[in-house]
Amino acid sequence: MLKRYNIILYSTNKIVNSCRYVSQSMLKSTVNEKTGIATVIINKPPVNCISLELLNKINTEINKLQKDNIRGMILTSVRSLQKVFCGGLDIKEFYNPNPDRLAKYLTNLQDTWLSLYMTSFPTVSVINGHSLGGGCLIAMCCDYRVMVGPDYTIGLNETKLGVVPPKWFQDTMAAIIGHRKAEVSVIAGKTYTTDEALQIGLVDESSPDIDNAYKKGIQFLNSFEKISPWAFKMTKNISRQPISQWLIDNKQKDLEFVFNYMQTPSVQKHLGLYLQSLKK
Ligand SMILES: CCCCCC/C=C\CC(=O)SCCNC(=O)CCNC(=O)[C@H](O)C(C)(C)COP(=O)(O)OP(=O)(O)OC[C@H]1O[C@@H](n2cnc3c(N)ncnc32)[C@H](O)[C@@H]1OP(=O)(O)O
Repeated sequence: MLKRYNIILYSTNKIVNSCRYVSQSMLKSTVNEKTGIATVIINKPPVNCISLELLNKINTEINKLQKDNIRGMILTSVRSLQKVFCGGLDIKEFYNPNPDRLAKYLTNLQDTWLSLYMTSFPTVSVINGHSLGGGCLIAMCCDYRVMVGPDYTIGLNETKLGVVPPKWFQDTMAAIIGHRKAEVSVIAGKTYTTDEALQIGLVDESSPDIDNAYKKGIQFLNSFEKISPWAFKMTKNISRQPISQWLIDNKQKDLEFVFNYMQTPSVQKHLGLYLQSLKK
């Protein structure tokens, strides 16, 4: 019988005393051989925003862990960033884009979402800082979220940039907090503090510090010790398949919609102003 492991997507640098260690720039991945738990740490200063290169690394690593039959995964962000889990998709990928690179970026984003959303092993995001736009999306892909607080924010804020969160972004949130709350949230580009996110169920637990948040993540993964990996995988698949199948069936249409609107003058103007406001 295959050994099964879990993943926590987490950002830190002193977590595991372990076995396999993959350190690529931008992404560190460690698998604790004793427990079979992987810790994946995003490490792209200053704010872990997701460029095409980082996107590729995340997708490659998840697919590798999938083949390794890990027991679970924690996804997090490097501690030295201190207050950011993930600043979202790299807006520079969308502003005055090279069309070939933009198409590649959008395709890779679809593929990475599918990989992370549909892992056959349990996943936890330890959200140790702000988590906005695409940062919120990757946290929401995990099976469980522990957010450090109280001063961080999380949410799908795309409309504030003048862009549209695709159906699968919105569906991912609706599956967690319900359709009505998700609709209100994405239309307004709303962001939530840790306490607010806990209250609406966008995160499952909060923690005043990272170590404690990580422990909670491990506890969640350990709760699957007596669950058959096959039963876990099949049940999760049934639960998430309707949302993922929509993207599989509509990949090209979804890509063309974003690819076209992203390059219109009015959207470009909005993005330019937003980037400018960040610099101030
Ligand atoms: C099929 C695909 C469909 C795509 C449709 C969806 C499109 C987009 C989804 C998104 O994810 S859009 C991005 C959403 N994220 C944000 O709005 C976060 C913006 N950033 C912040 O609010 C803050 O930076 C922060 C994360 C709270 C951190 O604040 P801090 O004070 O620590 O850092 P700053 O000084 O603000 O930033 C440092 C440096 O980083 C640049 N930067 C920040 N975020 C981004 C980003 N998302 N993309 C690119 N660059 C970013 C910021 O401009 C600063 O740059 P410099 O001034 O140092 O050059």
